[in-house]
Amino acid sequence: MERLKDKVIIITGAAQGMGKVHAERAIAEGAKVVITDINEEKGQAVAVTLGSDALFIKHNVVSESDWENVVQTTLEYWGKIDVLVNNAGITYNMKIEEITLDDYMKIVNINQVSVFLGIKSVTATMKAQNSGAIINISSMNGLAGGAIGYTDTKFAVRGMTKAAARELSPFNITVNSVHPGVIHTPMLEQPGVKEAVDKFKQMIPMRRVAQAEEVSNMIIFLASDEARYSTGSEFVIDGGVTATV
Ligand SMILES: NC(=O)C1=CN([C@@H]2O[C@H](COP(=O)(O)OP(=O)(O)OC[C@H]3O[C@@H](n4cnc5c(N)ncnc54)[C@H](O)[C@@H]3O)[C@@H](O)[C@H]2O)C=CC1
Ligand SMILES: CC(=O)C(C)=O
Repeated sequence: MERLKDKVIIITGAAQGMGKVHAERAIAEGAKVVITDINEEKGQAVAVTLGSDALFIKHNVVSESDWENVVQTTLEYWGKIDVLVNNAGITYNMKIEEITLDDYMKIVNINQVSVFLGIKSVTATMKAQNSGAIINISSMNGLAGGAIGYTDTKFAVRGMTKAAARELSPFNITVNSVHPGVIHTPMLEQPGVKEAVDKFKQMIPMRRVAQAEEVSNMIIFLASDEARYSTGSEFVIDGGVTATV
């Protein structure tokens, strides 16, 4: 199937984890993919594996000038931007009394301000095209409380999605949020996070962690024309977690 034939897709944080798998799936569906990440070595290696339909651009998602470079380079290379997946993110599992303001501002910048910058950076291009899809990766923690800091940013992504969807709908640009539950990626292998996830697993109604491919299925749908009338909506892939609270 070529559900994304000739679409140009930017995916942030695609050097590993879910972003990498979304890039693989998008190419299999006929897309041209711009992989961005702060980790140049891993990002380049992924692009090499994916071949000529992939382009890697080094990108710190909190930098406005890096965003300008991503948009400019994508337009020079492939002439348009059909889809932006705001996927890059970090997590912590710290208590309120231990998280510092620096920690807090770091997660706000990487998980939340980056999504604002991403939306802002592609808007002029998508408006001129009179088409586009922006997919913002939130979390089940954008629907129900988890760790301080992380939860805050993922609720913000959900709110920002709705505001942008309202403003951009007249230009045929959709903006949606995706809310994964516990997904097997390197993010969850960090000390502190791993232990919390191990404890949490038994509370998942489906009694298992998901694979990244299960989230990619949703990304492919939202990136495709099949989803053209969905905007400002929340797409949940969490094995039933938020259905139980
Ligand atoms: N793994 C999980 O269970 C869940 C993850 N999510 C969200 O899904 C998204 C992807 O997560 P995973 O694939 O699990 O994470 P991951 O840690 O495996 O990959 C994240 C990627 O983002 C990149 N990144 C980090 N800071 C960056 C920056 N400043 N600029 C550019 N790139 C940067 C990293 O280098 C890495 O390649 C994140 O937004 C995360 O919050 C949401 C729900 C569940
Ligand atoms: C990292 C994350 O969003 C989880 C496990 O919900």
